[in-house]
Amino acid sequence: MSVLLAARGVRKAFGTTDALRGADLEVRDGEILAVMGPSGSGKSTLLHCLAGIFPPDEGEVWFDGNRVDRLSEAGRTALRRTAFGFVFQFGQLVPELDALDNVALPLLLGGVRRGEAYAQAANWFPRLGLSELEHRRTGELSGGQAQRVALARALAVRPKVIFADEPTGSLDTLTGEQVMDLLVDVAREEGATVIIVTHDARVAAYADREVVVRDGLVSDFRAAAR
Ligand SMILES: Nc1ncnc2c1ncn2[C@@H]1O[C@H](COP(=O)(O)OP(=O)(O)OP(=O)(O)O)[C@@H](O)[C@H]1O
Repeated sequence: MSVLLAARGVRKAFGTTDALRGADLEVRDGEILAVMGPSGSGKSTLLHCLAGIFPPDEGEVWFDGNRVDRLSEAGRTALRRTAFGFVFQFGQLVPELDALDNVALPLLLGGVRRGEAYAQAANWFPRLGLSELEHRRTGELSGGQAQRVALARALAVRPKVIFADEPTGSLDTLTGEQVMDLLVDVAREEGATVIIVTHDARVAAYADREVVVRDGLVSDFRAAAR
């Protein structure tokens, strides 16, 4: 498998805090990768640099043969809208909108026509076990349902990479497993690459490979148990 995404010597400081101190990472196309490590070690910062949410202070970020760190802010935004999907711990759905609106939103932002965006968004509902919930306000969904809507929203643009930061962190064990099963199954069907930041070894066990971030460095590579 070819390398799809890479960080090379990435440094990032917030004030006097060195969050990343020369992090190196390669992620292969289609791989499901877990990023583990202690609290404050730089996992989320690494994810944000890889996803072009902010540029590193130093070092290179590569996606699909191109330098992400050299893109303008507008270029990074366009990349995130077209090639990347995001799932966060608390779903971060728009509460004023219903579930279907939330899933259609990234498509609309990407310039897909309204009718087409809603048709594509609706296709995800049965696939993620969300039939009948299209018009539910997101505040009226259970935690697991909301996280599956967040997953549908991340998948809607058919991203090359899904970035998931503690995707089960707000869920109980069983619900978390259901969300992880869906995330991994659909990502494999879609051929998407997945990067999951997690503290939870049970979540990391879904990945093909684990890396550990310590003190701002990707310090340990281990093959996952399965
Ligand atoms: N926006 C920010 N402003 C200031 N400091 C920050 C910011 N983001 C991260 N940091 C600091 O950078 C370091 C790395 O943070 P980061 O969130 O990447 O760690 P993490 O490994 O994801 O932690 P956790 O597991 O607790 O979420 C920490 O010391 C953190 O306090």
